[in-house]
Amino acid sequence: MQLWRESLEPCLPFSCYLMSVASVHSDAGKKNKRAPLQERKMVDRFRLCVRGGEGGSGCASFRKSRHFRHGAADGGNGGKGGSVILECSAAIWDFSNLQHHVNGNRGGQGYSKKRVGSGGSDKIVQVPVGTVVHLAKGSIPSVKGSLILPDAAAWQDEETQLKGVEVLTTGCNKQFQECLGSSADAINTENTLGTIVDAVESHLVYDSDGNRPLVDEYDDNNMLNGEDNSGGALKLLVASNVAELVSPGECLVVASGGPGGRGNTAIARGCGREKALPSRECEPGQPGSEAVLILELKTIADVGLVGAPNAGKSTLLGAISRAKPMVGHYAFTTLRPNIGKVVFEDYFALTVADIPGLIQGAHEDRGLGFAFLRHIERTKALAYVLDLASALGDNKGISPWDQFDQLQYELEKYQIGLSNRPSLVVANKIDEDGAEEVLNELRRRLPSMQIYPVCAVLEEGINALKWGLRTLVDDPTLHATTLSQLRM
Ligand SMILES: Nc1nc2c(ncn2[C@@H]2O[C@H](COP(=O)(O)OP(=O)(O)OP(=O)(O)O)[C@@H](O)[C@H]2O)c(=O)[nH]1
Repeated sequence: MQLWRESLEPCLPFSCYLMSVASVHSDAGKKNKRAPLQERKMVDRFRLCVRGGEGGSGCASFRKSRHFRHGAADGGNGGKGGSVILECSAAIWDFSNLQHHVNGNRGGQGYSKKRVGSGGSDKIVQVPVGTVVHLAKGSIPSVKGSLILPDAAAWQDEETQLKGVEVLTTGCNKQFQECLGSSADAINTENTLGTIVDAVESHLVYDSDGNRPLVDEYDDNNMLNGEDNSGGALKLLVASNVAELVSPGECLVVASGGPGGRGNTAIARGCGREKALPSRECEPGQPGSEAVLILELKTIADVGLVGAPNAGKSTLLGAISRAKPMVGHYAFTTLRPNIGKVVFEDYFALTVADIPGLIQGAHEDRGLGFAFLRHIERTKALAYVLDLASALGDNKGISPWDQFDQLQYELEKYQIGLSNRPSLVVANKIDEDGAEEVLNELRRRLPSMQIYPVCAVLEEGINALKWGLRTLVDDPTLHATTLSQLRM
């Protein structure tokens, strides 16, 4: 290899030489290779520190002419610093490609002949659809693009800041709006670090269900689980759900650039004595705003698969879509949510989310699944995956109807009303001996539920299930159930 390279190097163009060197290096250092997509961990929580670019300094310059023998001020203002903008993109899957610190670019300085400095370029951070923004530190961000504020540059004037507060409050629930409304003065006059946290802290705010405080205590250690290792073991006070990015193209200005400093022309004009007394002073640019955000991904799938560990959810996802989640004969093979797309012949498509299995007491932090329920919070429908074989023969599991009860209980504990979402039951492992009888019993006990017997491994009953899911998503009212309806 060495000989070949040496003999080729002199006659290869430089770019080819670089490519050959790169390939040699990549072969040697296999550790640096990126893991294939299905093996990579999904990063669904991320701490992001953002800072707007500093404004450029103003310029002090004088133009001498026949009429202004002492020179007239002609220094231009500095340019505005660049902002940091979150952009919602359908091409991004999670936060694994983000950097923890993002700063807007500095504005250019002003020039003579009253020329204004160039504006610093904005930094666009692309985030996945379904990103929820929590504010750990900093001022409330403004909204841009497809939402209400037309122009990010308008951030600077006070009036727009006020609008920004109104816009954002519409995205929050009622109590949070009231809280912000009453604290709006504080937010606008003192647009500094910690303002929003102080504002929210002074009101004990709870969400519309009354059971989850909107100001959460985030333990940084929780965020260090493999994805975020930039901080210490601090307890952060977080203003929850400050904004949500739910459709591609939506933008949110999270840190605005500082205004540029005034040049001596503007300062002299300010005095109203430009000709008489040209100013020799100019101003430095202002720093941009800063914020520490916690980004949380709440996946927006059409259908959520819920089930006990080992019920066969991942196998099922692989059978109905082209997703390739990890499957194992042990509980908790699934450690992170998987998303699959079910495509029909007429190109109708629906997305299905598979989350780690839920066990009894999940709401008391047992198992893994409870932490991931936020990924099915926004699904239109649920599919309960029940294991028909879990209590058969020597298996020491629980019966499918008890699995169903447990799942509903845990869902209700997570969010009141979640278990009433349009749903169907997938009775998996119908291939096992004795599963038919269990299925009949299940049908008897859950008469109002649509039950689809399938064998996920052999892909039997999959087509009927796919159409069942489609009907559910197309017209959810068909199969909406309540807990009272379910019980015999
Ligand atoms: N006999 C039979 N076994 C199945 C079927 N579907 C899945 N399994 C097996 O059940 C075991 C668990 O399957 P998974 O798809 O990993 O189950 P899961 O619900 O995703 O499990 P967690 O990751 O723990 O949540 C694997 O050994 C599968 O081969 C089925 O239809 N019939």
